[in-house]
Amino acid sequence: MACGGDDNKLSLDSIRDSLIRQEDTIIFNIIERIKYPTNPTLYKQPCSVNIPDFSGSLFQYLFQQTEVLQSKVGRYLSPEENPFFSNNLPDSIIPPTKCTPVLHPAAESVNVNEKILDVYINQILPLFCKEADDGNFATTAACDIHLLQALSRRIHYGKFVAEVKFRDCTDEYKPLILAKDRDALMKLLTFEAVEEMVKKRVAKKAMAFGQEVTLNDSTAKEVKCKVDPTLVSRLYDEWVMPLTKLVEVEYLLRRLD
Ligand SMILES: C=C(O[C@@H]1C=C(C(=O)O)C=C[C@H]1O)C(=O)O
Repeated sequence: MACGGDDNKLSLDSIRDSLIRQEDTIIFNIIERIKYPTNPTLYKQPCSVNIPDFSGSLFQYLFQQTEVLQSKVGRYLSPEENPFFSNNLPDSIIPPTKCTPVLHPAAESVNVNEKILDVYINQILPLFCKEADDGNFATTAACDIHLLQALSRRIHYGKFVAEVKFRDCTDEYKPLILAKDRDALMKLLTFEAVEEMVKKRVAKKAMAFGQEVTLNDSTAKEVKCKVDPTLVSRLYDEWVMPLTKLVEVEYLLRRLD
C-alpha cells in the first residue's frame, strides 16, 4: 500500500481488505501476550535495575532499543510503520525503495503512538491479563512489542483510509478541512455499518483462532477459548476504531497543507 502505481490501485475496498487481514495478526498477538500476567514491574518508572544514562522503565528501554535496531534496517522507511520513540532514531543502512508515494508528505507528522502506549499499559493489559508478576520480563516485552506494533500499524492505516476518502469525495472534504471542522470530518468519514461488521468479525475470529484443538471426539465438552471474544470486540470498539478515526481526522486536517 505504501507505493502508488497501477498494480497497487488505491481503493477503499483494498484498504479495508488489508484492515481485515491485520485483524488476524492482532488477535494472534493478543493470544500470545495473555499467556503472561500483567508483569507491572516491566512498566514501572524508574526501572528497578540500574541502566546507565536511562531513566525510563525496563519496557521502554527494551522497546526503544528494538526500534533503534529496526530503524537501522529500514522499518520506518515504510509509511505504514510509525515509531513509538522517534527521537534520535538512526538512519537506515538500507536505501529507500523508489516508488510514487501514496500519502501527502504531512502524513509523517501524524503519530498517535503515545496515546496507544498509554491506553495499552493502563487499560488494555489489565483488561486481558491476570494481575501478577511472573518475572518473564524479556518474553513478555517481546509479546508487547509485537502487539503494539500491530495495533499501531492498524490504527495508522487511517492515513490511507483518509487519503482514499479524500480522493473519492474531495468536494465534500475540502470545505470541512478549510474550516478545520473536526466534528463534521468525523461524521463524514464514519461508516457505522462497517464498524458493526468489524466488531462482529473480530469476535468470531477470536472464537475461531482461540479455540482448543483436541484429538478426542468428545463433542460434549464446552468449547474453551484462549481469549474472550467479547473483549476483542470491545478493544476494537473502545480503542482501535476510535484511534483509527482520530488518525483519519488528523491526516485530513493536514491534507491541504
Ligand atoms: C477505516 C474506516 O473508517 C472508519 C473506521 C473504521 C475502523 O476503524 O474499522 C471503520 C469504518 C469507519 O467508521 C473505513 O471507512 O473503512
